[in-house]
Amino acid sequence: MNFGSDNVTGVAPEIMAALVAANQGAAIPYGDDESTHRLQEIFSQLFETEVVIFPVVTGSAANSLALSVITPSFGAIYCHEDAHINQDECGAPEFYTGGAKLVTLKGEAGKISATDLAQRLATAGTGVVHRVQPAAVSITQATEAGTVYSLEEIGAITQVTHSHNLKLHVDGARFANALVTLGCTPAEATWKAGVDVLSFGATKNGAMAAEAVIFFQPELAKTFGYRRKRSGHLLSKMRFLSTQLETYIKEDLWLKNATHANLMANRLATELAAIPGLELRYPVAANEIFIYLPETVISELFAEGFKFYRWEPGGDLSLVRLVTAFDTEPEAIAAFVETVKSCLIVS
Ligand SMILES: Cc1ncc(COP(=O)(O)O)c(C=O)c1O
Ligand SMILES: C[C@@H](O)[C@H](N)C(=O)O
Repeated sequence: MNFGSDNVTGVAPEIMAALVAANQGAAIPYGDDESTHRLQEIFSQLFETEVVIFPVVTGSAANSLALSVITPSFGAIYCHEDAHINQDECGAPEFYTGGAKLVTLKGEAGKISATDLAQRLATAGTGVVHRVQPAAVSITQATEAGTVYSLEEIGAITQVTHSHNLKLHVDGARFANALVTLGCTPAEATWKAGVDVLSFGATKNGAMAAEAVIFFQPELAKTFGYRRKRSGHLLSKMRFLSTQLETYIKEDLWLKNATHANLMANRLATELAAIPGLELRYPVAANEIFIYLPETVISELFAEGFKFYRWEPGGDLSLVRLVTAFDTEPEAIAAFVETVKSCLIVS
């Protein structure tokens, strides 16, 4: 069983079936197909406001292109030091903004705080020609630590962001997992909390390769079509992207998938944390677990065929990341826990 990432999964059968069904006959290319046109209405209804949605193929593209709309080349983007846009996108945000600077903040459990953001902005050098100019804030929901911002935390961050005339971007590669945990509506988790633009993830939660940028203020979206085209993310056969997103939302498939992934993570974390000597690094709020495991246990798990990442290699203990997904089976959770227990009893 592969707990390395939710990127390792196949495609949800409902989405694969929809792709086969969409593969009939011709369709107008470059987003003028019927499925892509339906997305605007579907997602405006889902978010209870008029949104402008642009399908793209990867989360990195969604993030860096969204940031390019809200950040000038001389701008500063404030984010957590462990943010995916800072650690794992190979400079794409800096590239697509034309050179903007990521200004990182520390924060417990993968989250930045409104207080720290306000303090950093107070000395940011707004109007000083020698300094990059504050332009955007980016948070990840659910975070790279597997935690989730509460609505109050988001509201506090947006209050600071907007009081400084900045825009707030949310990296929602795992937005569905966070939404299930929050138990609120998509509107409450985004624009009603002050979010300006959302990278809406679907790939990790059942899509083949489908993400989207969602603007909650249509005027912000004016240049995005050109930016998307020149980045190579305007698919000629866009119907095969839009069909995935349509199906992902249809009959709450996205929430069912995320609910299962989160349930499996919670079960795995609870059972591992109950084993004497094992300790979680962060509270598990979505579908990612960060836990310290003895090297002897890690070796045995690898030998038994389990796959996952060492997140911070240590001495006798290493921090590992375990990620569950829509297709994680309870039997795999049980087998992982039994292997850990049997190894610890022996050693
Ligand atoms: C938090 C987060 N944001 C963005 C991405 C980027 O997605 P992609 O790999 O599709 O570029 C990932 C990838 O797993 C991620 O974990
Ligand atoms: C790059 C890697 O971290 C990926 N974003 C994941 O979560 O699996």
